[in-house]
Amino acid sequence: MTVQDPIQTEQTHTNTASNWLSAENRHDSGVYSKHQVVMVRGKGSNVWDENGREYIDCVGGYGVATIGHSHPDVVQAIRDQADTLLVMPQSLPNDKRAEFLTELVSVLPEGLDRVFLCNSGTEAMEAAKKFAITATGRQHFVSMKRGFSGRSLGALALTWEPKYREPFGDAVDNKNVSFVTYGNIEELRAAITEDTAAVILEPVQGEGGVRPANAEFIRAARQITREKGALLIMDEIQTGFCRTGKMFAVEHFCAESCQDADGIRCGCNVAADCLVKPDGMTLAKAMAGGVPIGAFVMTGDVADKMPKGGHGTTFGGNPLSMAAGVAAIRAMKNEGMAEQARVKGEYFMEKLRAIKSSKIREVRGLGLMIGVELKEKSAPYIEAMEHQEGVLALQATPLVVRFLPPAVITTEQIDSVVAAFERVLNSVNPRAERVAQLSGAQVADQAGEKQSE
Ligand SMILES: Cc1ncc(COP(=O)(O)O)c(C=O)c1O
Repeated sequence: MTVQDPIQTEQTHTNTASNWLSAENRHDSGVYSKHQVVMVRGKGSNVWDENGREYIDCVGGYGVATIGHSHPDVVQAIRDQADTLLVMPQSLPNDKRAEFLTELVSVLPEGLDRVFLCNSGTEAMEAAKKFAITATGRQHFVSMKRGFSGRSLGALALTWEPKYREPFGDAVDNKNVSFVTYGNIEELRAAITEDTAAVILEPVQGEGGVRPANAEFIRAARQITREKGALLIMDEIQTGFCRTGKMFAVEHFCAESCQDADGIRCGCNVAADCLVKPDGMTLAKAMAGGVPIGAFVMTGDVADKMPKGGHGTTFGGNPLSMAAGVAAIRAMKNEGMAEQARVKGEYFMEKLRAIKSSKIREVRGLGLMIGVELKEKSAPYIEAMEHQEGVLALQATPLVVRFLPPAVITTEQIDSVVAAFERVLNSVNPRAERVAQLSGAQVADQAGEKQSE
């Protein structure tokens, strides 16, 4: 069967829809629960499916599309770079890479001026582990309950959710990992030993249900790691690059005295005095405006202990990602994306809190990283928002609806999203709909299944 390109054909909307979908489903590895749509285009905060239906995108590529889909500067930079040079490994210096590194370091907290470039968040975590081991000569890590660090075997060992680890048995070697309750300073203190290479934590837990840390916990983590000779590594893969209303979320927990006059980033010039400044940060997602990229950024002390050839990657630092990254970071700065995320995030959460529904347990978040915890499973409401309202949102734990819209989302779009969410909360009754779809015998089976849960 020939799969036609719907953009090229006249009869786009009806004839080819199932072709694309069935081709993807037929050949996919099967690890994803696929939505029943085919997305073909994006601009700013909107995406469109092959039938021309418009969606407000609060999935945002799992938090990648912070500066909006197909930002014109990023598109232009990619075009120009594609014409010039696509591939250049890191053993051969490259002008775009140098430009990107300079741009990146200009927005990082002081002292984090050494960068290992790679292609994803998971790779950044793998690099963080290896650099922490060589920097300290230790192999024990402290990670957080409900924390998420990625899915390769090394990163998975730091990821808490058992269902991600269990299918792989002892191949996920986390005998050197202690998980502590996020926010519990005493547990943290007890877990960090003379063998601890690093404490890894997200300033706002994303996959774990959108849970912002409190400043005391982050400051205690900094203080205890310093006392015990361990590193503090912030996982800013989801929170970084303006998502939470600052360039990096860790800056929220910095003392007033450590901030620049504009409050945008940690401007502390005396490394030892900063209350939260980490020894390293893992970065990815939004850093290059939509193309694959990852980085572990660190101090010189950490970088210098890694032997030559101790780590590496073919595509890391490739000129295409570098060009996109330069354009993306400049757009973040020039268009005040952090401030946009802060202001719009507050507006969004205020509107969500005004929804009258007994199904909502809590609205929480930081900037445009927002979670609404329901008293029941969130999936039916997320599905209904997509199908009935043209709004894309994602799950974070079974109970939480997560919104990660681009920072360029408008207040009108936020109003539309909140109104859509309120409508589905009021109209969708997952249990009644499930029961209605079942035959009498199935209902009896389901009732049995329910009781045994
Ligand atoms: C906090 C955090 N760490 C690590 C990862 C893994 O990143 P990637 O999916 O780019 O490999 C993610 C992805 O969602 C994340 O949110």
